[in-house]
Amino acid sequence: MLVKDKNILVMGVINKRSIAWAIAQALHAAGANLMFTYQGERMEESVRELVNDAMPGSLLLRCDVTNDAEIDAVFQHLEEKVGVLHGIVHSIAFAKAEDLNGMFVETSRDGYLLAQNISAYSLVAVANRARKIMTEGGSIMTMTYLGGERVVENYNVMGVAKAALDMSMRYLANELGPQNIRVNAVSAGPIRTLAAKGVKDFNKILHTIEEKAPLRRTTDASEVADTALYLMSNLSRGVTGEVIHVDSGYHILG
Ligand SMILES: CCCCCCc1ccc(Oc2ccc(Oc3cccc(O)n3)cc2)c(O)c1
Repeated sequence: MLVKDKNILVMGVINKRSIAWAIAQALHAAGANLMFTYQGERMEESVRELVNDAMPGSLLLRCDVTNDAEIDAVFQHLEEKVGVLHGIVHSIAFAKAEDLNGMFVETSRDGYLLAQNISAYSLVAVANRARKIMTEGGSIMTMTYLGGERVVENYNVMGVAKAALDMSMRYLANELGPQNIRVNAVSAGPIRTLAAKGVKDFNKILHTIEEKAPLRRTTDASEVADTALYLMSNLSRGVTGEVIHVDSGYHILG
């Protein structure tokens, strides 16, 4: 039981295809005590159904990560309910559909800022509250993608947001390390999620990966979940400020 009795907050479950859901299932099987946040009313029913069925009794809290008061409320609630937090899985990102295809140069100011706000700043905002109740040390992980390290056609404004997320992760790792809080990222190969539907020509890159990736196959959410379990467990106690690629090795290709 790699994470037995660890209190871990999972942010970003939308449906059974969510990467956050695959991670939650792995953490639950390994003994974690899970709490969940969901974005807003629209998601509440589907997330509640999923969670209550597989992990009855788990705490479910609403959190729009662009709203500081809602983030404050989540962590006040957690402090009252569990007192101490041992881990956070951050699997939240958004960019406007029109900014996920076509010309990056035409990105609007508000589209650029929205992607940064939700996909990158939210990690900083969450870490700032979490550090106050991670009194026994802890592990924070976020989800990133290759398009934040180099140009991936159509990923556009989300790539710029992921670059900011990756660097934010490193600065957070540096500042929270003395408190024994580790901060890392998992860079997953493309996975068919609801979010992936928003990226133009998503299917094209899947074929390229099957032909070119060292393992000659695409990434499964369960592989990402196992790496998340490693990051949430003591096995990764010496690892912080790291991006772990779970992408069949695709990122090593020029
Ligand atoms: C051309 C790149 C193909 C591989 C993209 C892999 C990937 C798939 C999904 C990812 O997550 C999101 C999350 C939100 C997002 O914004 C969206 C999603 C759906 C609709 C919409 O209006 N925005 C776009 C991608 C992500 O960061 C990376």
